[in-house]
Amino acid sequence: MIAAEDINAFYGPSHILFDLSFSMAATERVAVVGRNGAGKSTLLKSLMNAGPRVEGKVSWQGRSLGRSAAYKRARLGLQMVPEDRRIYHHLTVRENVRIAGHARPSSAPRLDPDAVLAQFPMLEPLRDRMGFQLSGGQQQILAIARAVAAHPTVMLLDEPTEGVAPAIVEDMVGTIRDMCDSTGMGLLLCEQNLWFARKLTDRIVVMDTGRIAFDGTWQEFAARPEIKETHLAL
Ligand SMILES: Nc1ncnc2c1ncn2[C@@H]1O[C@H](COP(=O)(O)OP(=O)(O)OP(=O)(O)O)[C@@H](O)[C@H]1O
Repeated sequence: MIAAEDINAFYGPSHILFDLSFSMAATERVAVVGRNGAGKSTLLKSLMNAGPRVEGKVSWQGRSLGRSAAYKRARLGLQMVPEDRRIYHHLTVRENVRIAGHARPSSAPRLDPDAVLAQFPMLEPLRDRMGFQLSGGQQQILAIARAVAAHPTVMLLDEPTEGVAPAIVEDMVGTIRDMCDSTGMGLLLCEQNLWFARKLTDRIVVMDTGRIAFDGTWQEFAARPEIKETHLAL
């Protein structure tokens, strides 16, 4: 289980998350939705200690993470794929995946990069292509494949559909779902695309101005149309 208890997050003097509590089981699939600037990415980054200053307790598998650095959290099984898709542009697809394996927990076996790539039909034929030669959607999938190579227990995925063509977004649903099914990993997905989020998760957390406005199943969300009207309508 990953849990944040009453956390407050700040960028310099800007207070972004307010007394926020959130938890999910390591096998759950949860979507975090909300308008631009609601604090979705800041929640993910706060769980990873990857940017904002965080006050309050974040714990993983029942143990406080204290102020541990993001790379140490990755070695414990938490892998974030940030919005800006960090890949190595001057390495091939295969090399990108191979290098990412170094971030895996010490107890996890090294995964063969080709076996990782076999889970991503869109990338497999591109394994010898350089990062900079990929489209935005292909780069996004490569960023996800790199996270898989690090053997996560939970993947924190930040807006994977942003700037990606609709046909590729549809392909991504199957790819990410198969990946979660085959590895058993949990998924915490920040997303503006409700259709995509609904396809991949069982639970929805709605954020508004740094707070959680709703947390429940998609059925519960559908039964409360005012939540969407108040917190998600533009
Ligand atoms: N590095 C930063 N320094 C200062 N303020 C920041 C920084 N990153 C984000 N913010 C601010 O924090 C608030 C929450 O941003 P965040 O990126 O968490 O929102 P979001 O819900 O993920 O939005 P989006 O869907 O647009 O990515 C916004 O007001 C944003 O301007």
